[in-house]
Amino acid sequence: MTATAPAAVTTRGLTKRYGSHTALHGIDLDIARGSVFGVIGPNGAGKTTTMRLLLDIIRPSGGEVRVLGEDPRTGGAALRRRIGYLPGELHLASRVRGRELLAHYAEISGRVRPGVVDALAGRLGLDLGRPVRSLSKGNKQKLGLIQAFMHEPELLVLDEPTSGLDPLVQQEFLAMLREAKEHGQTVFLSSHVLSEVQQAADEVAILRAGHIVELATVARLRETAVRRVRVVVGEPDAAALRATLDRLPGVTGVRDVADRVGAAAFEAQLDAHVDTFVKAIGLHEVIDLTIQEPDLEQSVLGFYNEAEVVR
Ligand SMILES: Nc1ncnc2c1ncn2[C@@H]1O[C@H](COP(=O)(O)OP(=O)(O)OP(=O)(O)O)[C@@H](O)[C@H]1O
Repeated sequence: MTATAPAAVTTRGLTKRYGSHTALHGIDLDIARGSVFGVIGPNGAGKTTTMRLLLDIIRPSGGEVRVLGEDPRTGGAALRRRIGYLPGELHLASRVRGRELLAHYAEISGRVRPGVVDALAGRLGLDLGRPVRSLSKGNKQKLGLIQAFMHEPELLVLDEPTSGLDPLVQQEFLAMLREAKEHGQTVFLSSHVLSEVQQAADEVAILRAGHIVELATVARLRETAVRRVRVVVGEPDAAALRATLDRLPGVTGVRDVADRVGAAAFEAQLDAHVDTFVKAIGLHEVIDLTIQEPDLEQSVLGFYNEAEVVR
């Protein structure tokens, strides 16, 4: 036995081709045990493909995968029981009631502690007595989440878990993620938008067209993200401030906005260079300064829109 447990998920050069189309171009991932790892990306980026490869629902065209130290191709039912999986598309057309369906899943996933299903249903606000085919999209999603969480697996693989959930239920789900992490479980989740993952994830991979275009901690994304700034100076200092803003690195879109009589205000976008900005602004007679919370969503859209990755 080694002193440290293996990473929850490791991939090296993971590649998936569908005919002539390459959905994943050799991605490398390391997801530490006990962490929450988010993968975000636009439609068709390869998020679902990555997750299905981890679950051995599909097989790689190349590269290596280890899940909880095992090869998913040979891990079989024993490995599967250590994982909770929420698929991106749930097909729940059955006449059976939620409780019966979960009992059926429990035969596959292994032991579920008494009370856990009811506790999860209570938290998410799901009536387990209704036939699953009569449930709304959001309520089906809750059922999917319960089946992923109920056996308290070592690894949770959640494909767009908040899809269809209202904001209150999303908050409850985020609390469930925090608790999972506190209990040492590992979470790998996907989303289209960062706002969902930034509250919960330690690390985020941005996937686009089968390539990881950015891999960073949420803290690091925040540091490099675009912020809106607003500076107000006395009228006599306006031209000098404008000249400073125009030459500062990381400052773009400077515009003159109306302010009270005798003062001039400028708004701009600032990326990363906060220290340089504050020091340069400090040379002027500043009446007011606002630096907004960074807009991570906008930064991520920048990654989505970057020129095609060439390999
Ligand atoms: N069974 C398949 N046969 C052929 N191509 C496929 C298949 N499954 C996925 N693809 C293609 O692989 C690429 C990645 O798809 P994938 O479903 O992994 O993306 P995604 O990031 O999960 O997207 P979304 O956000 O829309 O769910 C897409 O171009 C998709 O069309």
